[in-house]
Amino acid sequence: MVVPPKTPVTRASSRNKVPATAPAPTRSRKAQDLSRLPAAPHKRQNGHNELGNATGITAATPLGFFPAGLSNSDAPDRGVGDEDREPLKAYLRIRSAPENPTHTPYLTVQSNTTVLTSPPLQSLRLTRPATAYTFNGVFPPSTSQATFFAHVAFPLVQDLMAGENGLLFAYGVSGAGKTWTIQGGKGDDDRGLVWRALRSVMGSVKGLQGEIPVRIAGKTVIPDEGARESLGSGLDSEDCVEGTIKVDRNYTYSVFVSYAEIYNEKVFDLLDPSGTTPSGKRKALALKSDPSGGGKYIHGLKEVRVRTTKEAHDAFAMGLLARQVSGTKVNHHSSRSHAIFSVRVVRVHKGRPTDPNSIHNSRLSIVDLAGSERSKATLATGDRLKESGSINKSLMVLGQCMEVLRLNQRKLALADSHGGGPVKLGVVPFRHSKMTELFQDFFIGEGRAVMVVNVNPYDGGFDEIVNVMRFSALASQVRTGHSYLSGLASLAQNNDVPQMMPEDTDDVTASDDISTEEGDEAEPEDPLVTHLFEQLEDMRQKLYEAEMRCALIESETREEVTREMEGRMRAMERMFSERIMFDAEQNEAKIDSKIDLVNKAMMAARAQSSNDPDDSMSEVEDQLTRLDQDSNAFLDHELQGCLSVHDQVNDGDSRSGSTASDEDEAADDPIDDVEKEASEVSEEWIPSDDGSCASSISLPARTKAGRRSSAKPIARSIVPVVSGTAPVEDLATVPMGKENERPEANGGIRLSTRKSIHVKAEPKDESRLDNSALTKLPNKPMAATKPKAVSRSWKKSVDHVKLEEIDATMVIPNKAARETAAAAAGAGTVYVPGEGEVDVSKKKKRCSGKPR
Ligand SMILES: Nc1ncnc2c1ncn2[C@@H]1O[C@H](COP(=O)(O)OP(=O)(O)OP(=O)(O)O)[C@@H](O)[C@H]1O
Repeated sequence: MVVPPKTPVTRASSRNKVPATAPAPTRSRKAQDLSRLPAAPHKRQNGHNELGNATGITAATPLGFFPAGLSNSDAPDRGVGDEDREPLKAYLRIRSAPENPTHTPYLTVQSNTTVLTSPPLQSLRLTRPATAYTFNGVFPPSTSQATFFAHVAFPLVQDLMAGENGLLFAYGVSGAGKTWTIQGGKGDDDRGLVWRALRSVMGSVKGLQGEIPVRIAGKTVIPDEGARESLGSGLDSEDCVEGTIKVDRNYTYSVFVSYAEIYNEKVFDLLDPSGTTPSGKRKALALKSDPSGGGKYIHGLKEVRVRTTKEAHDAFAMGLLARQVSGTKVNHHSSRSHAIFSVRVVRVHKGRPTDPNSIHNSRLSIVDLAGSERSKATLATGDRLKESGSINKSLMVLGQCMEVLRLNQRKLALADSHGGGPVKLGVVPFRHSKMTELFQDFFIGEGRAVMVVNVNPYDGGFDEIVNVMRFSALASQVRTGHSYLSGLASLAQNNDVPQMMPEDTDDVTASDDISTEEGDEAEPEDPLVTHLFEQLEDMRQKLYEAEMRCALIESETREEVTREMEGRMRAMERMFSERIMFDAEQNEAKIDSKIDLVNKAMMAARAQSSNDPDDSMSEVEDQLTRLDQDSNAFLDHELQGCLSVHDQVNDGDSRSGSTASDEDEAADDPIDDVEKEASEVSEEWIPSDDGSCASSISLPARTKAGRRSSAKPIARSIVPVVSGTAPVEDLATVPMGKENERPEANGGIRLSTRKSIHVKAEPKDESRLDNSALTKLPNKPMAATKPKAVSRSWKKSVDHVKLEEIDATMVIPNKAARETAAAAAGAGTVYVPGEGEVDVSKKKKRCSGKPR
């Protein structure tokens, strides 16, 4: 593929910076440093899409350090500021599935720019809906390395050849595929971005390489020929033309590569195996500031001049050997450092080799960030834990920088839209980590930055992936700018670019093709200041490590508490559903037993009425009382509120019964809802099959309990009341269902489908029957009976039978008791039940003072 180079443009931003850690004063716009420059409108280039950021984001980002409330609406106003700025580009690459995936993927590709995250069941985010995240490009697992390079990295290589700085970094949790993306595999098809970028660069300058009459200030560069030979055997045979860029042939080109790593917040040169201390430890390099106001550079980092693709690949391979890699639980080859591979291209106009303006310099850095990781998941201890802490810290600082940059840009955009004026901007904490310190130039607009977000949807850490998504949403709102280097004259203040040597200097060509020179003379150091700075850095590092530990502990505690709460909620849910089931079963059993009770009562009433009208009532009373007692004893055991006691008052004049007690009890007894709902109670006498005047029953057409479950209506207790002169009548309130609608099932008593019912036994003396006895029984107020008290009195054991005199009213619950009462006391006595018998003392109370 051949793409014409871009026309370089003048750098748009100034370099009058203040230290990033300086306090943030309120100042006028002109005095603000680059990190506080306004956001710029988005500029489409190379066919890249406009960036749409993640939507629906409401919570914190990695390790909980990013702010809430980030959404599309928070994006800076894109209509303000420098035309050359555009949001950082974010590309999502999804790792392929493992052979035996243990998790269902929770990431769905919706389009080539959008993915949907659906939380797995075990996630803490149970209540969180699926969230859509938008990227500049989404690359599914099937994406080949070549395709990925062509879409993501090749535009940066084009920029590089055109003289623009670029930064590409891969971000993601451990094991997500960052190293695979940057470095790739062994086969040619599996080669990663660095290999392909080098091949493209070297292919582009093939035949156009020349000598450069410059030295690189501030850098130690280039091993001699022997050292280059020691870089290793060739991994790639010949220069490849694939991805070659058409460059301006009026220039000669020189390509340099460097490879550094930031390990435990220390910078090491991966291309300098000899860089060791006397104790045998690797020598850490310092970051130094450009005295003329530029960014930071790695002091002492070697830049190796490479002339062929093979040499370039060899240099990269040699660096890989020196990189810190260890096995963790989630990745057997986990990168424990941030690796920065840089390609520098210097071009000199053939016709004006000594003209400073004819020399251009640009750099592309490709960074394989170490993966954020949970110590729990990686099971890291000792050194690994320390590495993990420092990795997470630097990623945390990266996120903080992105956030402050975004806010600053937003504030400035807002201020601009309101006509300018002083703006108080936040301090970007670049210096809190080596990585952000080194790349602050890119984040403040000194080059295009591209972020590759790697995810492994088959990993168990859904929450980590969501955090990565949030980070990318945040980072992609930061605007970065172009940094075309038009010539050395305009870059005199940039210590990071080649400097012209005096014309008479032999050093220009002292070496075969590359000079090696330290360039730090311009930066004299005060040992005390250096020491203080080191101490300051040390303390800062400790502070942030402590903060990070706190944050980790906090997030773990939150996680634990949430998990515990969820567990409790589930247990409660289970308990309640079991209880509901149990209640339903109990209700059903209760209803069944009541129905049986009523049926038996009906049968007994019929049988007795045909033989001995006098005794029939007593027998019915006995049976019903016994059955009712058994039934209620059972129910009372399980459901305290389900005890039902029906009261009945037989007034000689009015002959009215009451169902008030039933309705009162309904407040405690769920089954009594049936009767409670039965607001209208009617009675009517319906002749039974044998022609006698049988019980009058009106049924609930369809009761609430019946609707709730398959519960059947229940038969309530039957309590006979004998007034001094009144005939004995048995009344039973019986809410019934369809089962009782068949007369034959109820001892020949026809049951209507009306609401609640009252069963009335055949009166001893029909002549005494009057219509008033058939009228609806009046309801009694709640105060008349207290279900709990009744329940307790119901259970109370009584060890003797006692008759007491009351006002001419005798309450006799069964035949035997009645006989005893008649023999012993006569009228006006009260029967007190023995153990296991029905307590009718409350009826005594009601009857007392109410002579009938
Ligand atoms: N797209 C892919 N195709 C095939 N294999 C892949 C792909 N992505 C990742 N892998 C494999 O997954 C494993 C882990 O990937 P890799 O080492 O790149 O993860 P990482 O994100 O760099 O992790 P860490 O941050 O711990 O270094 C490696 O064995 C790698 O070969």
